[in-house]
Amino acid sequence: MSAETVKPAETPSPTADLIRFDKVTKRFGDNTVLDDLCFSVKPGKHVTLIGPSGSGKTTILRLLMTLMKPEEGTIHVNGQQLFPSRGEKQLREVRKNIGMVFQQFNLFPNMTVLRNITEAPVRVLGLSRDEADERARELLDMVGLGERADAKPTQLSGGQQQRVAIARALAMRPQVLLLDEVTSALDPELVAGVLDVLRDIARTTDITMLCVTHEMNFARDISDDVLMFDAGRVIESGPPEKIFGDPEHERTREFLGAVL
Ligand SMILES: Nc1ncnc2c1ncn2[C@@H]1O[C@H](COP(=O)(O)OP(=O)(O)OP(=O)(O)O)[C@@H](O)[C@H]1O
Repeated sequence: MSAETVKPAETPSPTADLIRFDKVTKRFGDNTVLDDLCFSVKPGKHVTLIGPSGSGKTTILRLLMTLMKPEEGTIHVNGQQLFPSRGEKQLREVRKNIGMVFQQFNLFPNMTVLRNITEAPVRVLGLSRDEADERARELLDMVGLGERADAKPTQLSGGQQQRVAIARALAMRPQVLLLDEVTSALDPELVAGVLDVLRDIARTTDITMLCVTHEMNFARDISDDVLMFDAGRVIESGPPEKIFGDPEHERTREFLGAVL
């Protein structure tokens, strides 16, 4: 098999890992940001990464988006090897399964809301314009913006723009949704609307979520598992009631004491 051959995506069984990090190390110069990191996420689960600033949480999401690569270790998504890379073609196939919403919404300012959402499904997935429009309108209803399909992003509030960005990520029908501090750039009064939309998505879809957030109540509400990071390692993990209610590790208690 050539390095460029794409292995068929395996439909994950409920017991298989959808995301798997094995002994992953990521360094920037002599700064070791992820240190022999191992963790996995099962299909359909909602997992939240918490921990102090600089502990490597965003780096994990950026690795999954193939925006950077690790120095050591292996990363698998849906049974396909992402790193060490098996070639551009396989990376592209794996990336199609992954949607990400960033702190900044990054919408195209000259396109309508509808067009922002349909652009990638038409270009990357080859959907017809009608199919893509229909899917986009369903998603706009889901994020509470059914009436704003023809607006331009600048006519919307930051919270509304972020909800469009969520709809845009979902329009690719990814198996995994990565959320990187999606409310951090919003005015405080707009945060709740975005988090409510994400709570709905967590409750009503079977999408797998990997979420970096400083919103601890939100993490408590949506998470099946919470992973506490410190210095590039998971120092403690478990269901939210355990991590927030009865943490074992001193560093976790200190961190939660500072943010709650
Ligand atoms: N492209 C880069 N070049 C050099 N250093 C980087 C780069 N990206 C991240 N880092 C460093 O890696 C470390 C981990 O950053 P990361 O953004 O993953 O942390 P984080 O846990 O998400 O923090 P925060 O909660 O503040 O967002 C930091 O020390 C950061 O300065």
